[in-house]
Amino acid sequence: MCGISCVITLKGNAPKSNSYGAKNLTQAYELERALLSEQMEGSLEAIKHRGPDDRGYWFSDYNRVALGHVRLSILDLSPEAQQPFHDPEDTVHAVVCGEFYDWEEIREDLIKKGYSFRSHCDSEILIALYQEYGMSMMEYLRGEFAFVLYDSKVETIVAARDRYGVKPLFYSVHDGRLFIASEMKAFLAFGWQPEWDVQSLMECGYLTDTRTLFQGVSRIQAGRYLSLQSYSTITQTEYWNIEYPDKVCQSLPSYLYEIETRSEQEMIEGVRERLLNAVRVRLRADVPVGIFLSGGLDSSAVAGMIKHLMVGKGVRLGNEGSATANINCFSIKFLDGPGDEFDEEPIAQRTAEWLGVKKHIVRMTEEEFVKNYSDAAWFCEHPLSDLNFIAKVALSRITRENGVKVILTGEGSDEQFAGYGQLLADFLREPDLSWTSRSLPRLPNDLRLKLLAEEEQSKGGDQKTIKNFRIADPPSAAYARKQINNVGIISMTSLMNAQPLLSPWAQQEFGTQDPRVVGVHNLLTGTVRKKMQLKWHTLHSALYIWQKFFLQNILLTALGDRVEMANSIEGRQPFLDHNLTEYVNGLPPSVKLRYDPETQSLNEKWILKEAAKPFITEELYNRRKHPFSAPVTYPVDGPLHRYIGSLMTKENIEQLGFLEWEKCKYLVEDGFVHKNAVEMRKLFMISQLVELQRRFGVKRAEPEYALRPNEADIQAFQAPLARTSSLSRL
Ligand SMILES: Nc1ncnc2c1ncn2[C@@H]1O[C@H](COP(=O)(O)OP(=O)(O)OP(=O)(O)O)[C@@H](O)[C@H]1O
Ligand SMILES: NC(=O)CC[C@H](N)C(=O)O
Repeated sequence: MCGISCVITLKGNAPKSNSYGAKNLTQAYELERALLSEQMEGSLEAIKHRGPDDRGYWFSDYNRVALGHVRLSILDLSPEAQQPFHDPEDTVHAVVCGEFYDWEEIREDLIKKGYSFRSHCDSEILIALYQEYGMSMMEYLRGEFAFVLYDSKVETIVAARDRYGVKPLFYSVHDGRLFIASEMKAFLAFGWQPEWDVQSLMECGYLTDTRTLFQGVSRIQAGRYLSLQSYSTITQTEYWNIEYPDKVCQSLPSYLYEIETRSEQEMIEGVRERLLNAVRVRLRADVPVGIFLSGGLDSSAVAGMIKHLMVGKGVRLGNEGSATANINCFSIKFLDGPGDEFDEEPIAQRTAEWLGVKKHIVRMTEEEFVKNYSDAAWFCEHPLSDLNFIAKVALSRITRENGVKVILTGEGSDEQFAGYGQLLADFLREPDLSWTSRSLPRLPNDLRLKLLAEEEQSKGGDQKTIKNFRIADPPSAAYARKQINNVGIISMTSLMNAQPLLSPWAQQEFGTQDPRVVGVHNLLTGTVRKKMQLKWHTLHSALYIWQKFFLQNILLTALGDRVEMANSIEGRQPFLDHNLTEYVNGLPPSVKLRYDPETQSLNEKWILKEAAKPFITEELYNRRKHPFSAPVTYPVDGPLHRYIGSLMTKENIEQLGFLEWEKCKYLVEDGFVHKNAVEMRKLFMISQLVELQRRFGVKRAEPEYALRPNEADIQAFQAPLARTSSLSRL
């Protein structure tokens, strides 16, 4: 994908005739332009990994708006497709990151309506679409994208992200200017000084709402666009959201609700057809396309479908000349870890052999983790309690080394089809009353309640793998749980909880909020909470939260865009195609988690397994999901122990400003020597914060009260005030 960096001078901040040491206003604008060019170059340089093929920027008259772009050329590699794009009258300008599918049909349609195009790049359709449909153009956009568009006639900036938030977009107001960019590091060249947002860190705001790790920097949320009107008013508008059908209440007369009438077979075919289409449109590129292949169902289904489309339907894969060309798959192999439970590579190998595709492996030794550790933190811009994201940085590197520029992944499937173990309890909380088909075995109510009780009791696993990671809710979470009809996801925010390690002042200022309560409050609007309480089945409510929280802010960032783009690889996610997801959202919960009367258990992602059956091995059809996780514990005196130990020093911890060294100093021993997985996860997080501090030059966090003026300053300040007020009394 590409990279975007834009700056808009807000109303009231235009240069004066003596700004920048100028003699007059004309010179002030000239000097400002020279400075802005230099800053823009620096900013684009910071995100050049997102677009190493081309670079361009455009400034409006009086430097009011600056749009910058680095390009990873995917469709139409000619200079004609260089960005920013402009309309023929030079009034609308845009920079785009990502892919718009169906672009050829849209382009044809727009040509018939009188628009012309200079390139054969999908991004170019944006301006014409905007001119034709205004903001309802969002309806026409299908794919993974982010863009900034400027309409000078109506003095409006629009900055939008795709429906699921695959492509990032951050913004910040600083010194009278609005910055918008694909990654926060792009702001540094404009003079932004990062400061920790400790509140956001402690409340996990950087994972649940619009906040980031840094004060004053926000994210545009998935399915929304930011507008800046008349260079002064910023608003965010939702253009799309996830919806689920009404769970039906059988106590109502049937004319008051809709009962599911489709057969299972119809639904299976419905999923298959839409997934095949979502994969097919994602194979179109003028560069080589490959797959990130794991040992799981999702990427294997994508790989199998690609093979089917190429061999069976003659569809071309990227710029491959023939439909029989090699399919390149890339897989991670974990080595030096405590065992096979994390390594899916042997299964991926069997899938690759079955499909007859070419497989490349990155071997994740401890040395490989250390080699990529600092860069991974820098690219991701937030810490993670698992090292799986570092493996993905290494994976994208070997992908690039093998000449592949675009990869398809299986990300987003678990959040549509119910792939996580934690979702079993949420499915069992309510009966699924939407279904009357005789072919579907209904889960008897007493068995449902028994299974639910068992699931609830299994809380508090060993926290070694994410698979088993569950935490009993403290009483403060009850309030949050009540508002979301008791679904369980918010406990996951505790994974990042570092409150017990705060220094006393930070504990006082930031250590009081329960991230679960804040998360529910900030993540979900009142309308959505009402739907969770009254309309949606509990499985669907949980899936909504997984998508808005875990998928958007962890999986698609630290395990998606950021780690792919670290090595200039474009990731495409067929499971996040809204034509598919809207269909899947409308299916009954019982076909996602299917009850098997023989084993008296639930089979996750059942409908997907059935839809993908012709394209996957029997092994995968019968396999339970294993979340993608790197080993958590590592040997004493090994490369990771030494490296993380070197980051976890008193000096580094104190430089962060908000953590207490005395509370942190045992973590290395607890994690590496005593193999405590919970402490190890904290260690990963904190050592990454240390890396971020260093690479971003983040200011040390200081207590609020230390910033207040001392007594002498206050008296000096009050003296003239006292005189004025006594005068005014006369
Ligand atoms: N070990 C791996 N090697 C290469 N890519 C991987 C690996 N693990 C995960 N991925 C990529 O990340 C995506 C998301 O991982 P995830 O575990 O959710 O899906 P999956 O492994 O394909 O299927 P399942 O959810 O059934 O395990 C995968 O579809 C794949 O594209
Ligand atoms: N890398 C991208 O974001 C690609 C943008 C656009 N689709 C192009 O091919 O240029």
